Amino acid sequence: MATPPETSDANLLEVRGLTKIFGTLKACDHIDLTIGKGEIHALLGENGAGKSTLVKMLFGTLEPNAGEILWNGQPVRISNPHIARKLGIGMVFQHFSLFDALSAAENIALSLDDKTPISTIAAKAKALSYSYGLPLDPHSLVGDLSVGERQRIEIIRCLLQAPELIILDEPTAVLTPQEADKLFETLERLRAEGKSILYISHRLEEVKRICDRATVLRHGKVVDHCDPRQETAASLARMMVGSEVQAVVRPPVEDANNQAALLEVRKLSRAPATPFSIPLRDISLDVRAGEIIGIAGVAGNGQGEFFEAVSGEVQQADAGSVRIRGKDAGRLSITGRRLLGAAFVPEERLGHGAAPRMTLSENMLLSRHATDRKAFLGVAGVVRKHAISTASQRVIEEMDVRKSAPDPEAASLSGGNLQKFIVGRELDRRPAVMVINQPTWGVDAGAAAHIRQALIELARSGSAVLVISQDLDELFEISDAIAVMHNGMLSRPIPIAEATLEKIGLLMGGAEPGHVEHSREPA
Ligand SMILES: Nc1ncnc2c1ncn2[C@@H]1O[C@H](COP(=O)(O)OP(=O)(O)OP(=O)(O)O)[C@@H](O)[C@H]1O
Repeated sequence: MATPPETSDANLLEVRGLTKIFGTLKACDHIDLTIGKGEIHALLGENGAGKSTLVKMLFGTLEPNAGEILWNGQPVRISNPHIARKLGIGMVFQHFSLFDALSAAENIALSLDDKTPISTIAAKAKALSYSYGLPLDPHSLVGDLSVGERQRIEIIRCLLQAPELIILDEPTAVLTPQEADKLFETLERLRAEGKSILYISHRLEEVKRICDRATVLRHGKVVDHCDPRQETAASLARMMVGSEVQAVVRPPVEDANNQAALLEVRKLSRAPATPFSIPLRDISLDVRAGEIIGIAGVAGNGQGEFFEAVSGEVQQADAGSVRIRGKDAGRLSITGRRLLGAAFVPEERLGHGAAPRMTLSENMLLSRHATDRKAFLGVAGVVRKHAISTASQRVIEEMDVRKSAPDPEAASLSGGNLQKFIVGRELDRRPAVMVINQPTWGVDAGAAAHIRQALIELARSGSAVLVISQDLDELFEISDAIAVMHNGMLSRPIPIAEATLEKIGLLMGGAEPGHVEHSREPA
């Protein structure tokens, strides 16, 4: 049953009737919310429920259409992030705003308002990062860091400004279990220091673990409040989605040993492109028709480099190091590999997965113009708008993408909805080979189940599916075998019936692959 929000002097922040309208869509519809001092408050809701819109209004990057915000009991107008920071509100965004070509310290310096020398900022950032258990080398170049490490910079940047309220949007989506544990320790320490935290997450177990209260949004409205510790992950999911979330079903692979390997990786090695990147060391792997192979690993062990090499973002000298449907593909570009029947979904959805300022239809054309040339381009290359918008609409319906206009810009979609669109756009081609990095990053429980089920169905219809994920629960749920990447090496895949968390954990920690029995040889 819903507990009404409390109003007391202990409230740091109080929000009354906050409303934000985009076109005809009420993204936030008369939201009431209170956050106490020293409280970790969860903001829950399915993709597109209005969570990011609400916190953007609290951080001054969006102006509300109606409603008021009280800070320490006083009405305030937060018209830009500078004012938010001065009040004591810090934010760690879901999409990072870091410059690749600059160091961690230089990125931090850019957001600070004073003229502190960079060496002082670097020293402060380093000291703070170690004291909060989130070690960071301030001189490392952002472009060379894993997503998890980049997030650490965002968190340290926020903490350096000594905020009273810290807003975290999906902070653990890209972290390993160990990194997430570290973050939880940091948050608990901040709470003990009397700081307040507004915590957005789709991972309900962690919400139960660290949050004191939760407010649940659906279609822009507050639909429930609860103490997450008194709930189960299933009951929280039900509050968010409004119905039961379907369990994922993984039927057995038929005649597994006689299926053709549609994706073959042969002795793939790659020198590190920069002093910070991970070399790939003699990786061999087969993914057969009908199956899903999962790749587990602690972030930054070469998964990104492996994805680049397999997808053609980076080409190899040895054409036979990557073979797609029996054809040498190592020297082909992404488009060349797509034309062989492969599809690739990268980890970073804005920029890599989709062009932010283009509409969904334009993004559809951009990524599929070569593979769907006949359907999308008429004679003399004239764009067939109707065919493209039909395909785009099909994906939107199939993946239940929620949006505020018929064909909006990619950047206007909520994070999870954009992920649903990108995955759906590739699934819609029915590719023979699908390689996907972090398939459900930022996606709500219901949509994650939908994506996982769709990947299983794609595999069982005869495709080879390779999933790189930091979510071990996800890998155990969908994979037929799991291989582990450590320090640029890939273990042999362990069939799921023999895989245990302990075995996978040992390999993730660097145990000799030979010590794990029953693993599968490439053909
Ligand atoms: N700048 C914008 N222009 C138009 N529509 C927008 C804009 N920003 C958000 N929206 C729409 O507002 C709705 C709420 O989006 P919001 O990002 O707040 O959702 P969310 O709950 O944070 O979702 P997620 O869990 O996927 O991050 C969505 O339908 C989204 O498409």
